[in-house]
Amino acid sequence: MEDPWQKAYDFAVAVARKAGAEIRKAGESEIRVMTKSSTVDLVTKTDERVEKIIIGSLKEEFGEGTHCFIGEESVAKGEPCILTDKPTWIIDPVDSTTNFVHGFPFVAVSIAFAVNKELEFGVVYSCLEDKMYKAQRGKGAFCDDEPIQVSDVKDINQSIIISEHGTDRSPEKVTKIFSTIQKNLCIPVHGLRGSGTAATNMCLVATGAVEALFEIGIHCWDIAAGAVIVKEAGGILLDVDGEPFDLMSRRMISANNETIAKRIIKEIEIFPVVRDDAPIEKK
Ligand SMILES: O=P([O-])([O-])O[C@@H]1[C@@H](O)[C@H](O)[C@@H](O)[C@H](O)[C@@H]1O
Ligand SMILES: [Mg+2]
Repeated sequence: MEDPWQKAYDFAVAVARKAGAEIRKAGESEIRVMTKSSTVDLVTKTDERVEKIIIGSLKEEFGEGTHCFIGEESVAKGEPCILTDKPTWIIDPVDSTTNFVHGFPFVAVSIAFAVNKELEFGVVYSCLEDKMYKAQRGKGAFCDDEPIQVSDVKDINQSIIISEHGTDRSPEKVTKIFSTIQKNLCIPVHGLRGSGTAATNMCLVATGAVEALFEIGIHCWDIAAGAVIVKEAGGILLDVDGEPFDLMSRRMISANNETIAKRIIKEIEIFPVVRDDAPIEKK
């Protein structure tokens, strides 16, 4: 049977490529940096422009009324961040903006699509490396059209794991983040890494370059596309307390298997974050 979302998927891949070209071009000129939730939560005109290009193209192709959109910069400007049963696009135009601003060579366009709250496909275009990661539910995961697979390591002592530091620099949270990192490092694991972008980090789990990634404080647009790619590459997603993964909770561990995930979870010091779909007055 033909996939009802095939056309949307192919279109998403093309739009991600076009958006990535815009980001590469914008990186050649001077970048004016603005801030959002904190002085280290950066945004640029490129984030806003690229999001407009992506959402504009999708609206033109699929109609405004039937499809919904959750985009990082639209939400920052007050648009709702609620996942309903309607076909919904979840977009991070520039992940990570910090890397983009500093010329650190990992910047991704992340586009996911959900229907009935289930993720149907995800596209992550790592535009400075020119790598296209993509996956449709039930059809495997690919990088530049080559199938990708998570690693088969089951022994945590043989693993590399990723954790990022987020953009909340309150001392209590930073203390918990570093305590978690220290405890995981001392398991011991072979190493800790991080590309600075959650979307790309998830693709590194999917290719087997690392065994796991965890972060508290990420947003749905950072991880929605990567979630499909990790799952389709044979990996798993969980909440950081071992409960089922919840896209809107801002807490996520993705790993090659449950043994690795559960071992890391034992060391995670959880701190509270406000859900992506919380009412605006709570944010
Ligand atoms: O804001 P942005 O640069 O698109 O996305 C970033 C993520 O990819 C990164 O993993 C996380 O640590 C940051 O807090 C931020 O959410
Ligand atoms: Mg992001």
